[in-house]
Amino acid sequence: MSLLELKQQVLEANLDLPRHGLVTFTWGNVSGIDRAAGLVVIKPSGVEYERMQLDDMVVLTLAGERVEGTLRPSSDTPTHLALYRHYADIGGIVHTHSTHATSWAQACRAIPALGTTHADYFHGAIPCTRPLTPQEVEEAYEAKTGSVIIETLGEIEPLAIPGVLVSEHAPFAWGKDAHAAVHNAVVLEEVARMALYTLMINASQHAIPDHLLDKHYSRKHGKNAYYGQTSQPASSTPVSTTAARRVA
Ligand SMILES: O=C(CO)[C@@H](O)[C@H](O)COP(=O)(O)O
Repeated sequence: MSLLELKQQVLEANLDLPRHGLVTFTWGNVSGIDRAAGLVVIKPSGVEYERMQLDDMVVLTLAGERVEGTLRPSSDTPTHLALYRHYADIGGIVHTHSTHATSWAQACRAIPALGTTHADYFHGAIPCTRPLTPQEVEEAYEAKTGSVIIETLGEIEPLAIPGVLVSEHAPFAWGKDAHAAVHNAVVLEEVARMALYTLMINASQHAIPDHLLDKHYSRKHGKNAYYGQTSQPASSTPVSTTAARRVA
């Protein structure tokens, strides 16, 4: 993909945020990365989506040096860069303040896998980070937000749990590219809403058993994933729940 194509993809992904009802005003941002070129494209800070143009996209190195663009990059850029530097499989990142996922983040509660909708995309609970210390907030809030996400996820396969709740703040989601990251952000908000309603109906509802979690996750993401395939897979290889469970 050329840099121009990446800028177009990131612009479109940012414009999808209001289309999917994930943002109020400018409360969100999407970035993408060209790993071969070592370049990250991210939306400009504080620009209304309806005014956003291709030339507004800001191009940076993984170290955060500006390569292209005159506007200030998103205020959450250091968080995006920290995740790209640590996880080689992440190709796109989304941050929003979508209502239900943000409510779980403000309550500092992980979202349990209460059903198969969740299991189709997240191979376990969606974790919530610990609160940042006053010193972390003071010194380098956005960069430390990246560090605490990495601390929470550890060395799991990040695309197996493509999202996290930053406590006292809001969600981040990611994927193999910017569009996949937006898709996962939409699902994160949807399962956050479903989980809230589920626990309002039955406060003692528990997470689904591992065999159901593995079955549903593997149908979409296992070695022989079924969805979108032209022929019946020979067999679906269950994906171990061990790593995914560790972040709960
Ligand atoms: O988390 C926040 C503010 O708390 C940010 O997500 C802003 O709401 C969006 O900032 P920009 O990307 O426009 O700088």
